[in-house]
Amino acid sequence: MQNAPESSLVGQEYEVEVGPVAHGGHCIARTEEGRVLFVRHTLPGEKVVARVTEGEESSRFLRADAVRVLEPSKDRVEAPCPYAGPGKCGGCDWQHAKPGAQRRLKGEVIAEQLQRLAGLTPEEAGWDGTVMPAEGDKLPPGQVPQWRTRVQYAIDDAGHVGLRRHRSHEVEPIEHCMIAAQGVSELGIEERLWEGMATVEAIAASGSGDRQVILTPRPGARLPLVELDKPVSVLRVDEKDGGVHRVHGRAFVRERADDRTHRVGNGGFWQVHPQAADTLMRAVMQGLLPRKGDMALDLYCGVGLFAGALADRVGDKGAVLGIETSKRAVEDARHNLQQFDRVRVEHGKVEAVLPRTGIDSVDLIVLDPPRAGAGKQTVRHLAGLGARRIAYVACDPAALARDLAYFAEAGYKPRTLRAFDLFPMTHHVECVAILEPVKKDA
Ligand SMILES: C[S@@+](CC[C@H](N)C(=O)[O-])C[C@H]1O[C@@H](n2cnc3c(N)ncnc32)[C@H](O)[C@@H]1O
Repeated sequence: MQNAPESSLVGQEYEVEVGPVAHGGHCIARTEEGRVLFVRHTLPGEKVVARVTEGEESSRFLRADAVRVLEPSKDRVEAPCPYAGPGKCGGCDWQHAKPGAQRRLKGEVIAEQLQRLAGLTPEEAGWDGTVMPAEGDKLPPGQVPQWRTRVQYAIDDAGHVGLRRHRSHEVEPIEHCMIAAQGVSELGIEERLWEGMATVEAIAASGSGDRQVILTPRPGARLPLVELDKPVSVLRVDEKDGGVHRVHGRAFVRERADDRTHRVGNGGFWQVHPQAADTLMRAVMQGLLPRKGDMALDLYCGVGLFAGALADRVGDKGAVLGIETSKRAVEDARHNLQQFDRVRVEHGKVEAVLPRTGIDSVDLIVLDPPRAGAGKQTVRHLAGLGARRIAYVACDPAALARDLAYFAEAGYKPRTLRAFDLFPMTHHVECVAILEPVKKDA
């Protein structure tokens, strides 16, 4: 534990009335003196005792955990997971909220970000204000969706499996992660000791039986013999350069989506919820309505999920260009889409590669950037290509709202926006915005 500065307020308790939800899995409250608290483990409208976890006298705001609930919200339930709560696992933010309330909270965050950063009401964004659960996730009370097909376990000094505490490198030892997919749980990783390892990541591919374990050893540690309850391939992350190396079995897993098999190598990006890839692919295609002969871009294309769906729809006379910065993902995308002559996948950053292609006009664009979003320069470039429609897939509503404001400056507005709860129990939420050019006479 670090020595707290003298002015630290860590440990200080305040009795507060809890205000609205804020982006990041907490709610806003004010102390009697007007200090702003970001409080976790609470819900809007509750009265709680909040104990400060971060911040000092001069801080603009303090972070805190609700350690006693004096007046509970009607949306509150007992957290089904024993490792959820103040000071424990940092993975799930909303275990203590009913599933419907979790989605409402996420909707309130999206609405707030749209208003604050893009100046858009839900109506102006073409959004009905709902956050849809993924297929199969509406379960009887008390049951928790087992959706995490990829879990990175943190390993403590003694080799016990755990998960990281909130905003900390400390490990909360666990016996079982409730939201892990069955394919992950049945590997038996949680029942073993992993001495010398820093992390053990488990992947249970959707639609194939492929299972993979990615080990990150601590400096100087030897790799253990991986004997699990099901066959797995094993990769290792190099402690020095972060490179991923094959130890045993295939270097990739096969994920099914859009009636296609996608090879995903070296633990590269693939949506974690088993329904996510298909849900997003459908939302994007329903929004873009590709036509035969269209020229389309799939930016930040990963292993080619949207490029494949577009290639099917634009037909022989159309063309699709994917751009992706991970070398391995580019190799996988080229492999996954090899049957389509009309698809090209370029390696590099969108902001560097796209201007170099010389493309000055396209019909459709999909962009699915990482959490940071696309940014002003890329948005401006995209708006200059004159696309009929643009699909923006976003895992961070703040980055999305900021980029929607840039799109508005550049002449594009949202036609529809849909939100999906592809990360139940956590504060994360996925959005798909479909944009079109603002009509000149509007
Ligand atoms: C959210 S993932 C989307 C992947 C893919 N669309 C899918 O659904 O599987 C974002 C992808 O963007 C890639 N990436 C990150 N920054 C990039 C950049 N500046 N240019 C191109 N690709 C980037 C990452 O490697 C990752 O594959």
